[in-house]
Amino acid sequence: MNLHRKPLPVSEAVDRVMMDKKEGRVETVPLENSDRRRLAEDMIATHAVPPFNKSPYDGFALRAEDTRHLSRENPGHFRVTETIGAGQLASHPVEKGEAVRIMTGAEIPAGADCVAMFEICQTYDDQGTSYMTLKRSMDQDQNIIGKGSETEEGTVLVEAGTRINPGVKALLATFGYPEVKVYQKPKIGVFATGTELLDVDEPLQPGKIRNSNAPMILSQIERAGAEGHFLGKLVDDFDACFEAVSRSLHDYDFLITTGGVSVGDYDLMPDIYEKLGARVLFNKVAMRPGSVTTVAELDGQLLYGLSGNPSACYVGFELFTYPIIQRLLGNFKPYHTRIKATLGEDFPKPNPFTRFVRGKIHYEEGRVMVSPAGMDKSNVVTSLAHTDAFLVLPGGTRGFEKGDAVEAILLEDQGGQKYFEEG
Ligand SMILES: Nc1nc2c(c(=O)[nH]1)N[C@H]1C(S)=C(S)[C@@H](COP(=O)(O)OP(=O)(O)OC[C@H]3O[C@@H](n4cnc5c(N)ncnc54)[C@H](O)[C@@H]3O)O[C@H]1N2
Ligand code: MOO
Ligand SMILES: [Mg+2]
Repeated sequence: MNLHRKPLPVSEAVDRVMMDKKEGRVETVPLENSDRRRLAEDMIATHAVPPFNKSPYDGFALRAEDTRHLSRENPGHFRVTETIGAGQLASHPVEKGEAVRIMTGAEIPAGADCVAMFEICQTYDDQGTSYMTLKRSMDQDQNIIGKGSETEEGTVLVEAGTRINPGVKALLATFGYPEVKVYQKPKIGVFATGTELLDVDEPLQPGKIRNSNAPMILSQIERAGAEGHFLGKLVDDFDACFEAVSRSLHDYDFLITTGGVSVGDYDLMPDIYEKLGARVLFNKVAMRPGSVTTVAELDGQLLYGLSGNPSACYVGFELFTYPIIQRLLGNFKPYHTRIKATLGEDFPKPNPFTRFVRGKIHYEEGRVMVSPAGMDKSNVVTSLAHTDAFLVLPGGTRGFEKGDAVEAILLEDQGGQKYFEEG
């Protein structure tokens, strides 16, 4: 067992993971199942919007020319030739002295070049013919939504890599995409190692704890937009762990194990990487928690050895697994958004290494505040339930006070950023 590991700066460890050259795969999914997926191609307007000149109001379509000089004292009388609702077309062009009763969304009839709202018109019948009276002049194009006034055919509206949200879905429907090309969700296998682990539905037993890391990681995978597969718990037995890991390795884009990466007698992952012939990218990172996070590579496959300690495991995933998932999803901003925030509580502990305190964002008089989400220990699970950010405290600092300017990494923000430390 090598007890002397060289800690790598966090950003360097992130870079090593992101050297992985795997490309995202593309698949076609029905529009209705496309929420939160990422577009694999730019979305281009397949036609102008609106595709025809249309009325924004319920009213009368007529010729502006016929309304010139109209006033309260000099009203104009127009023969109403027909009525058209949205989806209906006028049967003939509007001629001099005529008006078409038109509803919101209907195509402007040929000949007409303005719409007068019902509210400014009076109507009457005379010998079986309908008329409309108008007491003011109208401008050409007044109350007409012009063809292509929103967007022209061929415009790139949403770039590949964008996450599909309700608005993107509206566009896909507008432009006639019953199916959409999206990036496939990376498939990630998850093992939980540790003889002490019980299943969620088992009663507690002396010396044992329930496996909380696997459900947590699967949920982190889901939140990141990928597909997690729980491959089971493994007792701390070298042959069993080696066999399970080597068997599953090639069925997934990445394999995550939790536990067994430190220097204990039953921390088997380092020896498993060695026997597999995997290249260890790093096995110690200058950070807290998650310093023991290990990533190895075998035949172009990344093996994540996340810590067994729940908080360390959580942090290791968000720093090193999340961005590579985003890359495979075509997200051109693969890193979590990092912002400047105000510390909401004193944090007196010194920070020999960069500390990623599990934090919670709130807003106070327009300021973004971040406070620790609970106990700040690697082995703690309870604070994770309140975590939506990491408070980043640089290595070599000490004694942060309420009100200090700090950085926060947002875990639930969809914006993202291109570079790890941009912010
Ligand atoms: N002599 C040293 N001891 C330790 C060091 C060190 O540098 N020298 N590093 C410490 C740090 S830092 C961490 S973090 C932990 C990492 O431990 P491992 O990744 O090897 O994980 P385990 O030993 O398997 O378990 C640690 C802890 O986590 C619990 N655990 C494990 N799996 C789960 C799970 N699926 N769900 C919930 N909890 C889990 C386990 O029971 C242990 O309590 O090592 C320190 N030691
Ligand atoms: O890897 Mo440990 O999480 O620094 O506590
Ligand atoms: Mg251990």
